[in-house]
Amino acid sequence: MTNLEHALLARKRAYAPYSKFLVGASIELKDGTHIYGANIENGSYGLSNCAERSALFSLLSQGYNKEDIISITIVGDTKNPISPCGACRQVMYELVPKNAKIYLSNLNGETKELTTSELLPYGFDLDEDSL
Ligand SMILES: O=c1ccn([C@H]2C[C@H](O)[C@@H](CO)O2)c(=O)[nH]1
Ligand SMILES: [Zn+2]
Repeated sequence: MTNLEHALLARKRAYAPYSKFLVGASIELKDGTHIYGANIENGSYGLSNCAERSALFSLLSQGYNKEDIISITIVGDTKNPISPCGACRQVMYELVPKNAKIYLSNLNGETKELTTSELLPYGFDLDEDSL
């Protein structure tokens, strides 16, 4: 199964009764594992969590880290490949290695391949810009 197929399975787990916009993400790991994330919304809208952040928080919660990542695929029902929000770009910038591929997809299978720095030029990095 491709990582996009895994992301489509993750998307089925989305809880998005407010926006009705379902998003799935899957992180492909070197050991063959796929870590899923889906967007989880809340009636207090600002508490909602995006699919890619859910997947990355799950990755760390399950004892993995950025060095285990090969790629991430994010998929939603968009005309063009899905575009992650600013918050997720910053979280990916910190938790995904510079050389890992991020695949943005839609339900037609159209895909864009980017890195974290391409998604977030001049991103904030505590390791580089120490306080
Ligand atoms: O890359 C994206 C873009 C949007 N969303 C979610 C947030 C919210 O639940 C819904 C509508 O913005 O889609 C994601 O999970 N990932
Ligand atoms: Zn987001």
